[in-house]
Amino acid sequence: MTLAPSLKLPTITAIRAYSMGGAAATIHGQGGGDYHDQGKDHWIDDHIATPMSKYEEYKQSRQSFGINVLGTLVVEVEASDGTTGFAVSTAGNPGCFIVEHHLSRFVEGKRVDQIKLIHDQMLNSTLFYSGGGGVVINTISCVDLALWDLYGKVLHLPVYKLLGGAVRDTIHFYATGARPDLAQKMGFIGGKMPTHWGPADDDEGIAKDIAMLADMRERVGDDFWLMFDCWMSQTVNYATKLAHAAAPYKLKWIEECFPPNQIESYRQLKKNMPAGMLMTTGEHTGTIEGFKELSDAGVDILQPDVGWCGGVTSLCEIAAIAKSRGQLVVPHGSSVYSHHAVITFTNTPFSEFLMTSPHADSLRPQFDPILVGEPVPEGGIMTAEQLDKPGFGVELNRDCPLERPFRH
Ligand SMILES: C[C@H](O)[C@H](O)[C@@H](O)[C@@H](O)C(=O)O
Ligand SMILES: [Mg+2]
Repeated sequence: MTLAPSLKLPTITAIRAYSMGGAAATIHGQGGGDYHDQGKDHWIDDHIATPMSKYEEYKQSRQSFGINVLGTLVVEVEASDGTTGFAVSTAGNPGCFIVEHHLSRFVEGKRVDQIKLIHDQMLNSTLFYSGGGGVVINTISCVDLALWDLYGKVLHLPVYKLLGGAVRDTIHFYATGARPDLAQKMGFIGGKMPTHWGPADDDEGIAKDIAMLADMRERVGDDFWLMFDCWMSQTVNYATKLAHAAAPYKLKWIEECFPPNQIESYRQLKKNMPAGMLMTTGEHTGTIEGFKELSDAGVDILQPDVGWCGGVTSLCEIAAIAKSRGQLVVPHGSSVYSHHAVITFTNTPFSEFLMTSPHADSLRPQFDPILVGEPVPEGGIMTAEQLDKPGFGVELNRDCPLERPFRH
């Protein structure tokens, strides 16, 4: 049976890569796809514990050691019928180079529906230098997201309908930020706080983060979820002690205690930690093989970032790994790019909203200002209806200081 003429799909005629912020830019602190690239006096850069915290000079600010060095990558793809799609992620100028001088050959000339073929060619052709994660996978993810956006805009359908449709009418959110008490008032189901101390501070550090947890528990009462985000900063011994000290304050989960490849540390912490407390991680893991290893280690909630794990195409595969073991997949905050996926997953009962307002006291869209029409949860909830626009339902803010450093 041949396709009806109306279903003769266009081909991709061009792919372009832009950057904003990052070390190579003249304008910084704009936010955008690299949401750590914020201005001064922002909770997201205030003495948060990291693997660099053992160095006094890098303890106060993550920007001081370069968390925002890459900047935003914007990938734009254009079809032969004139439709364009785009997406953003964290990869900046390095990502622009990879798109323009390497990945473009797998994209231009293909039909807009050949997303999985392009995805496989991008993953396999970069294996010799990707190391299975980091800026290369972030870049591949951004191309994959742009392709799904284009496909939806060509068919005039939201991405979640291309993925098989919603399994629930709403998405409930927890909030990540310095003020879970304010998040509670905004209607969120929980608040995830960054830890501020680590192994270099030993028991004194544990006492300080537990004091923060105890104060917040006092403010929010017993039923509101409270979680720690440890951003790869700990050792098994420190994480074990912190988890047990946090149990009396009903810490719901302890997140990303170790670097992504320390699978054995996650396996050991799972054995050591208090029964009932959840162990979560995944935002810095870039391959489905890596997520299978974390799943094997007993991680309760896998937390891929759809802009850093291979895009929607990989996120769906990761969700299946978790589902096969009765585990949850709750993507790291990535705005519309994860909303459209999670509303189609039966093992994603809630999702993350990352507060990018400087004092975590107002609802600023996560990738502000680069996405026009980026929705935020209302009362801690987002409806499928809010997603009912073609593609991911957002447009590129061309007033942002975008640069195109390379051309193929
Ligand atoms: C708040 C955390 O330190 C990170 O900045 C955040 O991006 C990530 O870990 C998260 O889970 O939201
Ligand atoms: Mg995290």
